[in-house]
Amino acid sequence: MTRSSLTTPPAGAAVPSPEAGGPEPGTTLGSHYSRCFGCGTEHPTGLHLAARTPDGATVEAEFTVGEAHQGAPRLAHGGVLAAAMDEVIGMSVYLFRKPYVTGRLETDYLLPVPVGTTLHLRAWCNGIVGRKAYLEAEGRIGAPDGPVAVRAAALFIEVDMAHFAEHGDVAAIAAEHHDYEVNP
Ligand SMILES: CCCCC/C=C\C/C=C\C/C=C\C/C=C\CCCC(=O)SCCNC(=O)CCNC(=O)[C@H](O)C(C)(C)COP(=O)(O)OP(=O)(O)OC[C@H]1O[C@@H](n2cnc3c(N)ncnc32)[C@H](O)[C@@H]1OP(=O)(O)O
Repeated sequence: MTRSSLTTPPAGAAVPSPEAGGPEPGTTLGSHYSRCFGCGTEHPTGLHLAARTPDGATVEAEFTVGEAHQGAPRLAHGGVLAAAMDEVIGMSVYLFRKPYVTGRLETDYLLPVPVGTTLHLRAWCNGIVGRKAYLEAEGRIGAPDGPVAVRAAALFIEVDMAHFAEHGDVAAIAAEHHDYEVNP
């Protein structure tokens, strides 16, 4: 992965172990918002990622490139592939049970990805320092051990729920996140 210093964990950054009380290995991770472009089941042309954690620390998901995801004819749009990376990375940091947002996302495109391809996505954390989480993901063509088409490195920043309430739609959050107190 070609990456900048901004997405490289500083020396000594701790790689967190799976949270006590976090998802058990093998757990399917639900969508965080039904209309999310990445994981929302009600989004008509979204990526519809349905992720799981095989070990409580990393996340896996599949994304089948559709008609709605083209850039060049019959090839996936690079921004859509970046969105898939963003989503699976976001799910992997959510294993730590705190809200995070993308601060920076760096992407390497190694192979073209034709419409109809299933990309096998995997994301993991390389370290957390304060509010900063350093994460990585890859997308492989056709199989979990297929050729790598996309790699990404990201810096996610921890926020509080007020971030979403202040800048987004409080009612939509409350409707789908009964476990969060939006205005404590
Ligand atoms: C709809 C319902 C949602 C409910 C969600 C609820 C819970 C979450 C649940 C589930 C989530 C599960 C899955 C999610 C899956 C996918 C999610 C996709 C994620 C996204 O798609 S999310 C959208 C795009 N994302 C944004 O919309 C962010 C816009 N942005 C901001 O909101 C601010 O910008 C913020 C908050 C990032 C920082 O602002 P701030 O004021 O809090 O903090 P500050 O600026 O001090 O930064 C603190 C330290 O981070 C460093 N830092 C910051 N940004 C940096 C950068 N770009 N490069 C390098 N370093 C950076 C600083 O340099 C400083 O470093 P230092 O501490 O060393 O000085």
